[in-house]
This record gives sequence, C-alpha cells and structure tokens, in this order.
Amino acid sequence: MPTFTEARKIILDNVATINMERVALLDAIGRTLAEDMAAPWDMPPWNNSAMDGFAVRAEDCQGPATLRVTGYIPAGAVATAAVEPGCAIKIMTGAPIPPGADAVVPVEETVEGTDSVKILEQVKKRQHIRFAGEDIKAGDKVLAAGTAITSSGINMLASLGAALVPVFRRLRVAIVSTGDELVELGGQIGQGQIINSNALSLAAAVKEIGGEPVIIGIARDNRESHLHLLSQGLQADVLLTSAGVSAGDRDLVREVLTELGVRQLFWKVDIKPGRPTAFAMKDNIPVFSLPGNPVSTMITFEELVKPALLKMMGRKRIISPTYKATLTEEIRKKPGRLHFLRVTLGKGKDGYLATSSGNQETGIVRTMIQADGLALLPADKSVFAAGEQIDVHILNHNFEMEEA
Ligand SMILES: Nc1nc2c(c(=O)[nH]1)N[C@H]1C(S)=C(S)[C@@H](COP(=O)(O)OP(=O)(O)OC[C@H]3O[C@@H](n4cnc5c(N)ncnc54)[C@H](O)[C@@H]3O)O[C@H]1N2
Ligand code: MOO
Repeated sequence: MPTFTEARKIILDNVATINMERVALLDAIGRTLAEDMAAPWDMPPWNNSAMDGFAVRAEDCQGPATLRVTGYIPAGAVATAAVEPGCAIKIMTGAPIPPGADAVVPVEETVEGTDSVKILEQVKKRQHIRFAGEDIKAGDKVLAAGTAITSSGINMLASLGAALVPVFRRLRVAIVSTGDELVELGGQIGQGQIINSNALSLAAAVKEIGGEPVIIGIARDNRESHLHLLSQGLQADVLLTSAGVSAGDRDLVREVLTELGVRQLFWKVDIKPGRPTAFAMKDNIPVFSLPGNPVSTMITFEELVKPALLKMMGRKRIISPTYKATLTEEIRKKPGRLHFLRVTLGKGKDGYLATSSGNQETGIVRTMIQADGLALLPADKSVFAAGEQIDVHILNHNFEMEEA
C-alpha cells in the first residue's frame, strides 16, 4: 500500500498538462497562462505627469518664481509646444510631458494667476514625472506561463494590448456518484435514502480551482448502471467517482472500470481518512475513485486530486504549502497511518495554533466545515503533546481575517 507521498507521486507522474486555446482577455480570469507574456512596448509608453499641476523647467524654479503659462495639456492630448525658459504649461495627470519640461509642480504648491503661475517651493528635476518604461520595458516578461491570471494580471495584459490570451483549456472533470441510497438534491427522499451531496461538493471544489465539473449522475448498485455512467464519465479529461470502493458486496466501481479498459495503478493508500482511494488511467484520462464518506471524499480530493488537476491545468505551483503550527492540546491516534486531522487555526505569539475541530469520524461533516486546516500526523507516532509543533495544510485563510 503506497504512503501518502508515494500515492501523490504516482498520480503526478501519470497526469499530463492539457492543450491550450486563445480566449478573450476577460474570459482568462482564473485560467492558467500557457505562454510567457512579453511587453510589446514600454509602460508607461511615454513620459507623463503624475500630478495635476504645471510642467516646468526645474532650473527656472530654484527659488520662489512666477512663470508665464503658455498652454494646457489634458490627458489624451498630444504635447507639441515646448516649455520655453520662464514659462510653464498647465498639465493634467497622465498627460504627456511637453518638450523642454523636466519637472511637474502639483497645483497645491502654486498660486494661479490669469496668465501666470507662482511657484511656491523649490523644484527638483524629474519630480512628479512618470518616465517611459519605468514600470515595464518593451520585451520584458510580464507574466510567466503556468501562473493563474488575476485581475491585476488582466490590467497589465489589457494595457499591453493583449485582446486574446493563450491559456490552458478548461479542464472537464466528470463526477459519477454510486449507490442505491442516493437521491439528487431536490428529489423526494425516501426511507434509508440520502442526498447525493458528494457530487455537489466535488463539483464546487473543481470550480474553485477553475475547472469545469460535469456531473454525470448516480450509478446504481448494478453492473449495467455502472457501465453506462462510468463510460460516459470517461469522455471527460478526468473522471472522479465517489463511493463503492471499499469491501462492500456491491462495491463495483473498480471492477467495472477494469472492464472498461481502465488500468489501476493503486488501490488503498496508507492514510486516514481515505484509505480505500483508488487511482487508475484510461489512456491519458486519470480516474480517481474516492471513498464515499463525505469527509473522506473532500479530504482525498484536497490532498490527492487537487494537485493533479492543477498540473493538468498547466499550473506550475501545485502542492499546498506545509505550515508549522503548535498544538493547543494533546492528540492521540493509532500508530500505522498518516492522519489528516481537521483543525481550527489561530494566530499565537510565535505562529499558528492548532486545535482539533472535534469528532474526527468520516461521517461527521460539521468538523470539516469548521476546519481551517488539516494537520498531517505522521504514521509512526501516536501521541502528540500540547505545545508540540505539527505540519498543517491550510484549507482557507479566513481565520486570519479581522472581525468587523
Ligand atoms: N469491511 C470494511 N468496511 C469498510 C471499510 C473497509 O476497509 N472494510 N472501509 C471503510 C472506510 S475507511 C470508508 S471511507 C468507507 C468507504 O466506502 P465506499 O467508498 O465503498 O463508500 P460506501 O460504503 O458506498 O459509502 C460510505 C458512506 O458514504 C455515504 N455516501 C456515499 N456516496 C455518497 C454521496 N454521493 N453523497 C453523500 N454521501 C454518500 C454512504 O451513504 C455511506 O454512509 O467504507 C468503510 N467500510
Ligand atoms: O478511510 Mo475512510 O476514508 O476513513 O472513512
């Protein structure tokens, strides 16, 4: 049985990045850039004013000075006339610096007359001018392939005229739930039935990282239904299944996948929760069979599926960082398997503090919602003392936000 890191390596060694497409800039938000982006021109493209005020020659303003105002340049205008000695041109923020000027004096530091302006303070050469290329030079790499496009990236790409951007195609992730006890959300819930919540939490998790979930439906506990839905699921880029992978009489997922030509690479991982997880490949389509207990489904997605999806989406950074946190209480577990302990996190004097979020049974969803992170408790140890440092994967950083 592979350990957690061995399982993750087998997965990552087998999945490959999907191909790219060009999309309109705004549609690229959250997508992964497929090529390095270089600036076709300088940013800013020309010297321009950082202030509303007066373009002057600094040498004219070394003491209190009165200058003749010979023109006005709003943003969007072209500066043709030069600033002559003893003169100034009124200028707005973003407008091009006229020839002859080497400084801008903000309007607050002047007294305006009818055709003249009094400069109140000594002026330094280059003050309040934004110089061509001081942000980005033509040819500079502004964004690297493999990074997610953010709203600030969109601003830069728009300024550089990138109307269409190369991004990796949206990853289509099929989701098949299995089990006779399942009913779709909104359906009539009979005796012994539960809502198919795993399909929705998996779909949401796929969306959160920029993928496109395709909910195929519920495979019932018979071979035909499994064959029908799993073969549909294999039309996508990735297939995720939930439940039907442990030792139950009707745990058919792996058997039917094999029938469909899927090659199993492992079944069972030395972790808790999530031991019955299976991973397989059908040609270049990875198939993750996740255990059905909702918390096991969510944790195996987070720890084993997500890095693979990020790699397929073309991301460079795919593995969650591990942070150190100090346990606020003693934790005991059985030795043998790596445990992912649901913890709440807080900020202490010397870093993060971790506290169990409560009942760690895999049927308990409440403590998963309350968890800010997952502590990785190593296989070989069983007692973790209060005050001990442990490794955590942060699930969300909201615990660091201040309350209103
Ligand atoms: N004899 C053994 N029994 C079990 C073992 C084992 O090794 N030997 N492993 C246990 C562990 S650990 C887990 S995890 C579960 C995983 O079982 P399956 O993946 O086969 O899932 P099911 O048994 O079908 O369901 C488990 C649980 O989850 C609920 N479920 C299933 N699908 C959904 C869904 N789409 N949405 C919400 N909830 C769902 C289901 O009703 C069950 O309660 O097996 C243990 N047993
Ligand atoms: O290994 Mo199961 O996923 O503990 O509940």
